[in-house]
Amino acid sequence: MNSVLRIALQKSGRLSEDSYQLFKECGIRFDYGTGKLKSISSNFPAEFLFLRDDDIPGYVEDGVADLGIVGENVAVETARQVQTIHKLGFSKCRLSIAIPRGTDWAGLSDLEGKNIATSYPNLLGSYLAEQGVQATIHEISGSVEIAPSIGLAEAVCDIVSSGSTLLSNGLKEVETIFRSEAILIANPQMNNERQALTEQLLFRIKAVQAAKNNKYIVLNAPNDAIAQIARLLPGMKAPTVMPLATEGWSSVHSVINENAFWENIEAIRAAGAEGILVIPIEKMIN
Ligand SMILES: Nc1ncnc2c1ncn2[C@@H]1O[C@H](COP(=O)(O)OP(=O)(O)OP(=O)(O)O)[C@@H](O)[C@H]1O
Ligand SMILES: O=P(O)(O)OC[C@H]1O[C@H](OP(=O)(O)OP(=O)(O)O)[C@H](O)[C@@H]1O
Ligand SMILES: [Mg+2]
Repeated sequence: MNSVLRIALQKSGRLSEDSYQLFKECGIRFDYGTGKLKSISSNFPAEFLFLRDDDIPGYVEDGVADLGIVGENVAVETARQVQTIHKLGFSKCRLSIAIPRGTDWAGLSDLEGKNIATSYPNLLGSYLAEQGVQATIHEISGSVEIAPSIGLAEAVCDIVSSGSTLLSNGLKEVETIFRSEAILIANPQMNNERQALTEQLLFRIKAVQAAKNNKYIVLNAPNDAIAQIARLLPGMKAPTVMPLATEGWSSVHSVINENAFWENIEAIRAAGAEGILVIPIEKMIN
């Protein structure tokens, strides 16, 4: 096999650090941040291209890159023929309509006949059409939140995460039109070799994600509580139960989903568990 996967990542921005970190956790090494716009991995058949995020869906559609990481918002806005193959769980944000804080808001019909500034004319246009609202969309490529204060528009439609950019520009969020996170997109016409490499990469990504969502749990319990605790901690197949040096006690080892841990911990303690340790997992393969 001598194919090399070409993977497009955002050069520098809200997706970059988490994208680089993901490949690091997948054990795929490459240099970045040196001003180079291309980098070959030293231990996986992949070449990385560092690009503006808006350009990534187009490169993936054209097959210049086989895979790319972008926000769902950009993938939908650019409407390119690419396949979403995995959600990555980072760069979570929403696309929202916001208006000056002092303005009353009775609902979307308040936007009728108004001007809305956005970098997402397609997403906003479809949303307004669905909702039956007629407004004028002004496309601008950045610093959208400034638009109302310079008289360019009465409202904006832009990315919101903490809400601090809206706050510092005197705006309030009134309607969320789209929720987004980083996704892995692929060229749908990849050859078999590249598809096989993509499968290998996905296998690693899923192992890293599963490890993040789960914890290794170790506890001590009296033997007569083991059956009940095992029901609360089924693990990947079944918990490991080992005798302690103290007569009548065992150590229980299992894997638990992070959310289930907080839901079940009181019941686990009430069943008699003591000395509970919760340990991060580095990789998890089912
Ligand atoms: N504040 C935020 N919190 C979380 N995710 C965000 C935030 N802002 C943007 N994103 C997500 O990250 C993506 C990239 O955002 P960024 O602001 O880096 O884009 P950009 O300025 O267009 O970058 P580029 O220079 O590559 O064109 C967005 O499309 C969105 O999916
Ligand atoms: O709700 P918040 O947490 O304030 O985040 C929202 C802001 O983050 C993004 O911009 P970014 O800071 O990435 O700068 P950019 O406009 O240069 O892309 C986005 O365009 C918003 O302006
Ligand atoms: Mg961009």
